[in-house]
Amino acid sequence: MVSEPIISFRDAAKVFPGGRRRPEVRAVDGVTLDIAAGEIFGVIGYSGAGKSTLVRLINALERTTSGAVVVGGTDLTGLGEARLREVRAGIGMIFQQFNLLASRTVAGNVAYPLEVARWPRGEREARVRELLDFVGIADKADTYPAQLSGGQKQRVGIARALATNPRILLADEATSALDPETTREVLRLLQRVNRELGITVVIITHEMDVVRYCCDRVAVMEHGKVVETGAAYEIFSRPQAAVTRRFVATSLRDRPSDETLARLRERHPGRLVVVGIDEVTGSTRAITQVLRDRGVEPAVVYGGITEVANKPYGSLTFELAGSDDAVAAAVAHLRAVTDVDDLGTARAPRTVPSLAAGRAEATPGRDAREVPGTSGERRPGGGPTGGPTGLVEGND
Ligand SMILES: Nc1ncnc2c1ncn2[C@@H]1O[C@H](COP(=O)(O)OP(=O)(O)OP(=O)(O)O)[C@@H](O)[C@H]1O
Repeated sequence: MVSEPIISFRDAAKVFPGGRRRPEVRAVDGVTLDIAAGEIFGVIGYSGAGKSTLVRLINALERTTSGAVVVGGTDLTGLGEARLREVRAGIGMIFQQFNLLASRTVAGNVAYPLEVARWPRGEREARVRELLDFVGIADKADTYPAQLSGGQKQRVGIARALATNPRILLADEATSALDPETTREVLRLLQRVNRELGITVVIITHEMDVVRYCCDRVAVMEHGKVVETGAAYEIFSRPQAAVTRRFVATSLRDRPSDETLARLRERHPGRLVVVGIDEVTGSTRAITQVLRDRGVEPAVVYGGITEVANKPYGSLTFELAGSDDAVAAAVAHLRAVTDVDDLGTARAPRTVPSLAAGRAEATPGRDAREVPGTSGERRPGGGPTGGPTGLVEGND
């Protein structure tokens, strides 16, 4: 942890009581977690995992049924409304559906929390101008929300959430209603909020791309529990829980799905191996050199390398040509430096049970490329190209 936690969950639980027809729900179930001041922290999980409830415990929109939540050194347990209002004043929130006031202009929406906090008119107007400038929609001050795009609406939401200078910004699925390009713009803005204003940002999402793009650390939730926590890069490169593996697979799409593998085997009946690429293994050049030095000729047939937390990460599927002994020796050598999954050949396929959960969810997408052609064929300029960050490297 780089700095003091600004938010601490200590065995925190939130149980919604059952009724005559419905069972009780343990929406948050014994969560212990620290969020450091100044970080962008992601909370990821499938629908119903308890993410929203967890985050609503931070600004006491929900109260714990047991355990504690401590925000900025203040234990929220048993705090009265007046003190809670003070804590809430230091926390801004943005939402998937933006929650703007339709009857107010953009400037009016941003001014609203300042009116509630009784800022004098002059200061209010100056603050609204400053905020609209910061989020890049100063020219829309007199426009009504209905005339704005989704991305612009979320910018207004962010400006409004920042109005009273909070130390924490909670973003509840803030980009889920936006297209990928607009999502990136909004995430870039949240990064500026974090870096330029020093605000701790907590992002709830069900999209691993959001974590990949901008979170420093992440907690993975399932059935009300945090099943895994770590730096974004660690979570991607060494996912432990099955649910985390599924999320990683859907984001990177670098490994062939079962269907893709079946097609690959038709075109590439030889030995297929999936080789992990990360900061340690470095470049594909080093990997291909290891193989060639042992008399094995590799051809990239599938894969993708992208950036996670500004570091290279992904995998490449190679078809290896060479004698059985040479291939076995080369694969053993690679295994010493990176993850290698040996998929066998078309005639003698092997399954990799430890990765089945991840692969089952993986679908070919923009991060992965099937490389056309037969074994040994190369694309002009090297291996597969593209990937969202353009980081895919040549294989020679
Ligand atoms: N006020 C409530 N009363 C009863 N049950 C609730 C209440 N709020 C949430 N729940 C239940 O708690 C569980 C967790 O819900 P929560 O909204 O926190 O999950 P989530 O991970 O944010 O999912 P989503 O992304 O779908 O909102 C769900 O089973 C939900 O039905």
